[in-house]
Amino acid sequence: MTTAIATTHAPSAAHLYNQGIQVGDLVFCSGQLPLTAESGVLVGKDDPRAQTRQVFANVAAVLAAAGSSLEHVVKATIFLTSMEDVAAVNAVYAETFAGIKPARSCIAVRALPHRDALVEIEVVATRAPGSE
Ligand SMILES: C=C(N)C(=O)O
Repeated sequence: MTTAIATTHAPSAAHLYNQGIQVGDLVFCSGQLPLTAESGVLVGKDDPRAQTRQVFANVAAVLAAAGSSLEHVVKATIFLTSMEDVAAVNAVYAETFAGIKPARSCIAVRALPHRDALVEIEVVATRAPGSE
């Protein structure tokens, strides 16, 4: 069964897509930008570390709404507008995934769907054991 995941603790998907999709014990989290959940305002202009922290807060909120968490991420895809930011993003990434590191891809793109966003991250996770 496919279930749409929706939470007010992550930025709105603007009716274009779902914040996440759950299929069985897998959760597919849409790419998250460094925007606040409440007002969709960008956090950390020109600061890739601050942006990455906000992105992971949003990813964590979507996963939580699906009965999962960052500990259950099995694949992450990182989109950067500049590979010059990769070290800063990696620093936050390494703090976030302190245990077994998920499989990962990291890609430089020309632009992201917010003018000042430097990073977007999407993940696939398993659901926490015992989640309903
Ligand atoms: C931010 C997105 N995930 C999008 O525009 O698809």
